[in-house]
Amino acid sequence: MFSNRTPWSPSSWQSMSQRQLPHYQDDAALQQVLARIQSYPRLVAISEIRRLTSRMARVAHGRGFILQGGDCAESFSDFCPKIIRQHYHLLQQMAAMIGAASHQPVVRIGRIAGQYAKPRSSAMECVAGQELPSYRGDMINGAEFQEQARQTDPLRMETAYFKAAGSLNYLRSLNSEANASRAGSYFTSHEALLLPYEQSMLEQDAMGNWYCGSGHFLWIGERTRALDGAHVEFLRGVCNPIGVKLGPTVSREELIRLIDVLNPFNEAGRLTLIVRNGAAHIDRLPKLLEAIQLEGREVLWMCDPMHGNGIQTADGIKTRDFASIQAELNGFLDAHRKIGTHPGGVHLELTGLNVSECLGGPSKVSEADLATGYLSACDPRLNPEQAMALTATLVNQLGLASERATSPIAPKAQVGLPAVHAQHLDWESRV
Ligand SMILES: O=C[C@H](O)[C@H](O)COP(=O)(O)O
Ligand SMILES: C=C(OP(=O)(O)O)C(=O)O
Repeated sequence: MFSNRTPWSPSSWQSMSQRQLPHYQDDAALQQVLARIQSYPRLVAISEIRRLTSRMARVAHGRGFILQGGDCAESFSDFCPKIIRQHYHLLQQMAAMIGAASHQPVVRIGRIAGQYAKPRSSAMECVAGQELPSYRGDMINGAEFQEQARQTDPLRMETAYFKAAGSLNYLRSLNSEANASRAGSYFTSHEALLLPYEQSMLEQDAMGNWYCGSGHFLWIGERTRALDGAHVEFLRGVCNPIGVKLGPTVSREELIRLIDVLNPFNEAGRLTLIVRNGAAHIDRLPKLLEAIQLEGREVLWMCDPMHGNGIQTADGIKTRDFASIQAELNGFLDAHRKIGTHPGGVHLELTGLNVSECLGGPSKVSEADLATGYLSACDPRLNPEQAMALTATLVNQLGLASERATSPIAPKAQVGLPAVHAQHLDWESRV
């Protein structure tokens, strides 16, 4: 079960095969920025990271649920109180509903305060005959389709650091306000894609263990989870709870090797497997669940029903159909029911803004609506109404809904905590 790799070091990823990492023209400028970031305070504390690991361990053992969500690509221009507050309140409402229905703790993890780097399918983007490098997230280059904006700029990493710090500060204040009525803990996460930045955020505890202080929970994407790759190498050495995205092509053998490397001591809470098969391939999940259960591996299973369900309209707009998202979530829950394993959480791209980026849902967002309410810099997000409707599906499907929690809370009425909150909070006060 144990991995027999060569010793890990903060820079050992640099000699592994590198995918999705940008090239910087001016290495001296890059090194200066990284040195400055390395000298700054870490964004999250080791004690907070450890607390999240222990909560995730409980969830892995069937006690609780993880609600992870936020933007596809967090943008520098969305760094404002209203957008952060609406994100926070949406997750709070969803968690309250799940917690009330399940009588289980719900751990909230925002895809925020660091979700600034994106893997892309293609290195170049072509618009009206002009080809430019693809947008890779605000900490790497700019979203505008202009030559200058699409150049990589290391200074963007420092901007990302400060915007993440400001977002975290505001999230902490929102959470401490909410905790006056006992909302529990809130954690942050992002894809650990831009490894030079992540390396500069490392910190050691008194026993010499390494933690990555850029966020509480970090994950490896579907495009960068190669066993011989730099991203797997980097994250295997940090003690944060980590996730790995799994698309429909992952084999049982490949997954077991990944678990060997990422969770060699078989610790609960350490590793989350985030399944993103797409509705059409979710039927492959039961075999995988069975195999990992038979092997006795301590993992937390989470469903990302977004990333395997991308489609494009005839006009080339990236979208997702709410019905496919719902179908994949249902398939995920069915698979766990069949095998007897615990469906530990959901991972969603969503926003507290009233966008129209995903099709369908209660308001039946149409292709024509995409032209008027599409703000995402990368992939389409659920709006609050769609997010709450999906939460209702989840609650009903878990078969845990109490009568008072079976219908979604209307998004407009979400400002205060719903009455159902008390049960959820009760657990948080005990941890
Ligand atoms: O969020 C996930 C990926 O970064 C995104 O789906 C990539 O999109 P692309 O296929 O348009 O590059
Ligand atoms: C890129 C992402 O997902 P995936 O790696 O599953 O495609 C993401 O969650 O932003």
